[in-house]
Amino acid sequence: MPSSSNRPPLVITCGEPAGIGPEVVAKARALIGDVPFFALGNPDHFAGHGVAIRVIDAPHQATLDALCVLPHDIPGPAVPGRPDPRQAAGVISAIARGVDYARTGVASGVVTAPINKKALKDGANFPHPGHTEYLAALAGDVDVVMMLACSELRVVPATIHIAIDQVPAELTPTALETVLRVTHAGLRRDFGIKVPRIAVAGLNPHAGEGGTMGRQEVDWIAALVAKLAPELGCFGPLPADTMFHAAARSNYDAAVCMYHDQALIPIKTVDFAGGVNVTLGLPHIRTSPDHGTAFDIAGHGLADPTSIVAAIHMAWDMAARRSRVGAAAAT
Ligand SMILES: NC(=O)C1=CN([C@@H]2O[C@H](COP(=O)(O)OP(=O)(O)OC[C@H]3O[C@@H](n4cnc5c(N)ncnc54)[C@H](O)[C@@H]3O)[C@@H](O)[C@H]2O)C=CC1
Ligand SMILES: NCC(=O)COP(=O)(O)O
Repeated sequence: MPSSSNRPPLVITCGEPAGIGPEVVAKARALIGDVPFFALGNPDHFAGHGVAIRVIDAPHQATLDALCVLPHDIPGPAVPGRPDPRQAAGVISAIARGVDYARTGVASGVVTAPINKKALKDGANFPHPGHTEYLAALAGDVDVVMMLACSELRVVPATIHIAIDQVPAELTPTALETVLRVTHAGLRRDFGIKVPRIAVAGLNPHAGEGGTMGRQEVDWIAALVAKLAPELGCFGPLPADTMFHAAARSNYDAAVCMYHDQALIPIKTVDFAGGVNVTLGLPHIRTSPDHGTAFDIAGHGLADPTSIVAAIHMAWDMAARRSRVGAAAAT
């Protein structure tokens, strides 16, 4: 069955074959009736989940009634929980190929199934700590932001995949200003929020408690947030421990946090199943489920596809929004 939409399909990169990525991609096809997409990978890796697989030769052949897979060279079987180093290069190049489709308009956006960072480093010396940094490099070292979003909360870690003892050094006024600007632009462009409200977390307990528990807040974070407030709608720094309960969440559209776990713990607690990871600042759309490769359950048929289903819907909605705005601008 062809899609009724004029927009090109989404491309889904296979991620780590030994993880739950191929399983949730296949399950997503069975659950999503209205969004055209195709997977890039080894067709054999997607089999066994009760979903018909159709091997296609070109992206435009993607249909809704089967999981369409455009073959990508990732040799050997997928052995659950046991990444094969020979597959790492193909997993990486599939991401670059998917991005190329999205950038050239062959695909409406790219949805990435989870990679195992260590497997890619071990197998192909992957130099990036995650998709986000790799996608920024593929786009020409643009400034990107990792956002995780669910219906109740959006969070942005200002520093991403770095050790906790590196956070204070990486968290500079320039870096935080860039994160706030990219977040503000992304909320407007991709979430349709005309006047975003951005809460900024402190770095230290109690947002530093007036400099008695850390000085970054009094030395520069408060001044930077105040300076940017009229333009970006930001406020803070707020004590991180009290900014994520339901009443507090109603005051903002996104929370910019200072480090990975400060941002990701609340959202994965509020909605682990439905959270979506979206990269803001790229020239193309990219979303991903919020979970990883889950080697502990791979191959058992237990993987919940809710997050990748949400990621596919979010990418498709963003593509629709961008094409509506583009069409309106052209008239
Ligand atoms: N976008 C990406 O490529 C991401 C990749 N990762 C990578 O995944 C690997 C494993 O990371 P972990 O921290 O163990 O997180 P994880 O999300 O893979 O697993 C954490 C726990 O949640 C469970 N779980 C995860 N997804 C599930 C699903 N869809 N249905 C049911 N249960 C699910 C797992 O079984 C496990 O017990 C790491 O290499 C990490 O870097 C992690 C997050 C995102
Ligand atoms: N914890 C989030 C995560 O690891 C996802 O990172 P990325 O691969 O999307 O950069």
